[in-house]
Amino acid sequence: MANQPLLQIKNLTTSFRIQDEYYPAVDNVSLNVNENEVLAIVGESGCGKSALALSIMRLHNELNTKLEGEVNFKGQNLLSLSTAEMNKYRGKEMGMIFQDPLTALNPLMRIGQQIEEAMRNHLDLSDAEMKARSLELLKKVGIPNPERTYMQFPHELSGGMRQRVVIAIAISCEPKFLIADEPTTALDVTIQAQILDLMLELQEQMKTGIILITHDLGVVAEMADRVAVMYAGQIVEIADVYTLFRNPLHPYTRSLFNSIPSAAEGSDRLHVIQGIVPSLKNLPRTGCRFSNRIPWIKESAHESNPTLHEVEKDHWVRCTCYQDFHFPGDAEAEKI
Ligand SMILES: Nc1ncnc2c1ncn2[C@@H]1O[C@H](COP(=O)(O)OP(=O)(O)OP(=O)(O)O)[C@@H](O)[C@H]1O
Repeated sequence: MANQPLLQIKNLTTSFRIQDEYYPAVDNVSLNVNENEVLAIVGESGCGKSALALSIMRLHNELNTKLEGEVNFKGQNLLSLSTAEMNKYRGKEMGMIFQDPLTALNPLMRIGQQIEEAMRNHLDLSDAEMKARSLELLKKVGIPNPERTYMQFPHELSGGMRQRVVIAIAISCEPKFLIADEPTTALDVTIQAQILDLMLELQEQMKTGIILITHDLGVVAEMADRVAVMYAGQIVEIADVYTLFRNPLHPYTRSLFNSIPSAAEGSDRLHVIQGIVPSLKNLPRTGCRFSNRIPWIKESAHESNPTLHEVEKDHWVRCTCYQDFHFPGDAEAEKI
């Protein structure tokens, strides 16, 4: 169907069982990802980014996780599929790149075997065809000597090379959709840039829709078309990347921007975000979840049941508190 998003998440809630109760780590999240689009999801550790990614791929332990809502991929709700049906999507139409290439790779298997394993499950190719394709993939992700790497074990490669292999596996069946969860966090800075360039290049060629999870706003600026900011299991702001960088509005988004050295809001002061993301059991479930981290903002600025407001075209912000927000000690703002 024309104009249908590639991935459409509707009211997704992911709850984990702790003792006998379920607590939502992803709370009523709705998002779309289009073909050929990179949607970045940003937020501090513990905001629910990985829980969201794993829910899309149905990779949680289903015994202590409850998934509600819909994850529609090409019109099919993945949450209603059996595990066997879901396995037809995972690795074929949908790929995933994790933060740590070492945990994603099997230490006991040669690289070539690992690439071929994904293809064997999903593609009908002869052994010779699979080998040829593996070598081609290794070349495509910038491995200098594909024949040699094909025979090597993960521990024989550098971190950057291992992540290239993980990317080769993820794209081996030409997925329409990829989730990359902190794909460069474990790598050296120079290697990070190479891996990001590689991902963009492949995305350009394959027109893949990508969800990129990161806490790094530099990575967002380089890679994303749109950005969703997540706090305490909810989307608090979403906009295209230019709009978000030009006009960040939610206090949490502004705090994230203002806590990095190059983006202090018109001043040379850095703001450290007070407090920490509450643990899952202690998440506030009513009112503005960020309010206790900005206690200098008056209570009446917050909505009692914050919803997303479209403040300009396709730019959504949760709660009305953004209208009254200022950083502490910002005398001019306090006078207003
Ligand atoms: N399997 C689980 N059982 C119970 N609680 C969990 C489970 N997985 C995650 N959580 C909790 O859910 C919340 C969200 O975690 P999640 O890993 O999604 O955050 P994140 O934003 O991806 O952080 P990070 O960047 O550190 O991965 C956290 O409070 C975390 O402790």
